[in-house]
Amino acid sequence: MASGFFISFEGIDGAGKSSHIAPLAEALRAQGHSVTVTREPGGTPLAEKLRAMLLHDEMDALTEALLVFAARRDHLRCVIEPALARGEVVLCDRFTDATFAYQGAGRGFNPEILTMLEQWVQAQPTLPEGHIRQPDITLWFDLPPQVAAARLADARQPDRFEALNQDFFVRVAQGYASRAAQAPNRFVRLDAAQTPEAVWQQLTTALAGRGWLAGAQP
Ligand SMILES: Nc1ncnc2c1ncn2[C@@H]1O[C@H](COP(=O)(O)OP(=O)(O)OP(=O)(O)O)[C@@H](O)[C@H]1O
Ligand SMILES: Cc1cn([C@H]2C[C@H](O)[C@@H](COP(=O)(O)O)O2)c(=O)[nH]c1=O
Repeated sequence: MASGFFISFEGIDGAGKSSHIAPLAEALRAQGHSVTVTREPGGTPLAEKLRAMLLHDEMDALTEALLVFAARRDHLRCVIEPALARGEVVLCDRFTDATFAYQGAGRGFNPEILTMLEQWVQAQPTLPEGHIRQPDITLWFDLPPQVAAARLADARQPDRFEALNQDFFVRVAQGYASRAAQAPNRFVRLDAAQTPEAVWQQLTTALAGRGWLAGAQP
């Protein structure tokens, strides 16, 4: 069976993830790859409904965690695993690191329960025993929360998360840092405070260093 490549994009709200996904998809396609671009929570009709609830309806942290993992299960089953089986590159705007950062570090929800849900939801029979589906690379857009807040200030009507205060995003940023420390080979830290061109340069250099995207232009 063909084996594709799974890249996730992570960071606090406003860090610049979405701005780089379409250009990366274009650069990969120009180099002959088939690319699936998707997002979490979301990516399937069911998961998009769960996303709308998560972003707009009041709920506690356990309910948030159950919703994002339910959405993830459907997304993995219907979109991510089939695309990887076809040999495609999957670019996913957020994945499980966001759950550890937002529900775990941000909301203070028990990380052991998140780890248990991660093991259940990301189990995949085609993987070697003891392995679960994880991104091959996680591009972590690391940005101080006050810079992100300034970028988002006039951007749009905030959702439930974007409306939270800076202390919440300080904890979320720390949550990403500790996930990155636990998986240093998977995480690539990008200094997202630089200009968009400089962030793109960091991103393409990191991917080129792993055998992807030789000579991509911004
Ligand atoms: N390097 C950068 N420097 C300055 N502004 C930037 C940079 N990258 C993105 N922006 C701007 O910051 C805002 C947020 O960017 P973007 O939507 O890409 O972030 P995001 O991480 O996807 O946010 P969210 O998770 O909330 O969707 C946009 O207005 C974008 O144009
Ligand atoms: C995957 C995931 C996401 N969230 C939060 C993080 C963001 O505030 C929103 C998603 O919107 P965006 O367009 O990607 O910014 O959902 C979360 O709390 N937990 C998760 O697992």
